[in-house]
Amino acid sequence: MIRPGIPVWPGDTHYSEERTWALDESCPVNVSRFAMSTHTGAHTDAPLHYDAAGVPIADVPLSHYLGPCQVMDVRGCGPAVRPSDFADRLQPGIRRVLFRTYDQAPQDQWDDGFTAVDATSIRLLAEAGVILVGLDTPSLDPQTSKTMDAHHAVRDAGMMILEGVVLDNVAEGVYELIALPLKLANMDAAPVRAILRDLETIND
Ligand SMILES: Nc1ccccc1C(=O)C[C@H](N)C(=O)O
Ligand SMILES: [Zn+2]
Ligand SMILES: [Zn+2]
Repeated sequence: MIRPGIPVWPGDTHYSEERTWALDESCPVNVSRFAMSTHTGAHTDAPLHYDAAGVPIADVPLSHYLGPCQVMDVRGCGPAVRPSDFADRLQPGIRRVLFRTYDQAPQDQWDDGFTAVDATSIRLLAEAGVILVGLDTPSLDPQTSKTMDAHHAVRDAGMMILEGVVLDNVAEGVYELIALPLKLANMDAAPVRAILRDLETIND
């Protein structure tokens, strides 16, 4: 949940909120404003985040964020998800993949040692036809990365990214993903409300 105290990248803007108008005898409404980093909680990076010539989030295709999605449990995989951690389980034809790396994704403190995704894994996914890759940590690349290899592999393949998606109670399997970014002009990323629907209950 996005709330004061949600962890953010070291040095980045913490979430804050403020009431602009408050309900009382003379005011019929509550209205608020908030400030936060574009990379707070569950979010998606625009190519502009890591490429000066990349498109902003308002211009990314939405089809990537909607449709069948395989959740893979790779807990215990080490510092980065490698092909050997998941390749034999990848469902043929699947176009969206989310990796679960945490028992419980930290919601109160920043974790310097979060799990990243190796660029070789991104290339394997791209070759398999995957157009969206996501995970429950703050970044595809390690916190100390200066080269952003996984991000650039994503861009080279025309894929999209989800980061900070909480998967604590999600079992492995294929679901329908719905995780659309807000259409924010000029922005390098945007929050998403990420949900996974059980395929059997999709017509409810
Ligand atoms: N918020 C930041 C502030 C400064 C530097 C990086 C970030 C990031 O979030 C980068 C991260 N690698 C990301 O994939 O979104
Ligand atoms: Zn990000
Ligand atoms: Zn990122």
